[in-house]
Amino acid sequence: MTATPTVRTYHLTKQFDNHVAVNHLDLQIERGEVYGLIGPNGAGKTTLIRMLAAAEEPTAGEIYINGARFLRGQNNPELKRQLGYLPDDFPLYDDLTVWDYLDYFARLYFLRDPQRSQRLHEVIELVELEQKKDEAIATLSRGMKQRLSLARSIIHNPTLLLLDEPVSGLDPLARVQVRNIIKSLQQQGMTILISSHILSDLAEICTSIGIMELGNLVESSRLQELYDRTSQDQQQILISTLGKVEDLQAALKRSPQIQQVEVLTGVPSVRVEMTGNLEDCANLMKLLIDAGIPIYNFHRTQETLESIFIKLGHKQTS
Ligand SMILES: Nc1ncnc2c1ncn2[C@@H]1O[C@H](COP(=O)(O)OP(=O)(O)OP(=O)(O)O)[C@@H](O)[C@H]1O
Repeated sequence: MTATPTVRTYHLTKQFDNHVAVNHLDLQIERGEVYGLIGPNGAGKTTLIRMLAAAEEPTAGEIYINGARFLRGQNNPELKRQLGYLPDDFPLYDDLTVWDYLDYFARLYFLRDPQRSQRLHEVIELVELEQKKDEAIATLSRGMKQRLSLARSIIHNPTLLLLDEPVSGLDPLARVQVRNIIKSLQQQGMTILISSHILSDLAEICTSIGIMELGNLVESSRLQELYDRTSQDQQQILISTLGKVEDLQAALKRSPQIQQVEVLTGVPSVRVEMTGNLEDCANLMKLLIDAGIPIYNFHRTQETLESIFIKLGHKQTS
């Protein structure tokens, strides 16, 4: 028996006046996944996330969270209890301390002491704000504020966490911190949907990727499957030699599958683009060794998520 997906939507649709923002969307997110949602501005990502978070009423279609259906026009308190939602513009109350802010939200979820204090300590530790817990929110950096917002959205230990552009506007170090928190939450068993325009971040943390265009979900795959699909007949290899790079280049010319050779500066290395599968990679390595090239590095590199999307014919996302 297969496990019930954490998220399942059928023909989910949102229309604003004459504009269809989300169009008959069938989405499935399995338990424990980190699902990255990407797409150009206006593709409908925020509208989709808001519907999943019960912040926006669908025009048509159905949403199931852990197998239970969202009932239209009703409060759905049990379902909402399972959701954590971080919108891209949630207000923080500058005068409150970190602790009081989180305590306020924990009370809204009816958490009682001693569990409430214990949970506050847990999330404050997770988002690395122990040193700031008695400081006013106004004194926090942007990255700290975002970590605090993240803590607020998981205070009730939801099974599904919805993150709308959680790293936008953060510097690289702050983004790493948010990524690490997301990884920890996944390890704890949380299912996470995250929208972002920063594909390199998504490539680091996501297990699956969905692409939206004009309200439609045009792609929804496991990340590894995307990598495999796009690299089936196209390989990129980094090769370094102890000898002369010219000899390496000459040997590479003997393979008709080589499409492009880029000589890298510094150490004698080249980046090779070739057609073929993994067997062809192995054959190329043999060809070079038989030609007497002293290779000390032969590394097949993974494509970036960005280049995969371009290959798949989707528009650049930012
Ligand atoms: N409340 C609203 N009223 C009318 N139109 C809306 C409303 N909310 C969103 N839209 C429209 O729906 C479409 C989808 O918007 P949405 O914010 O969901 O896209 P997005 O993919 O999240 O974009 P971005 O990457 O810029 O955040 C857009 O054309 C937008 O103008």
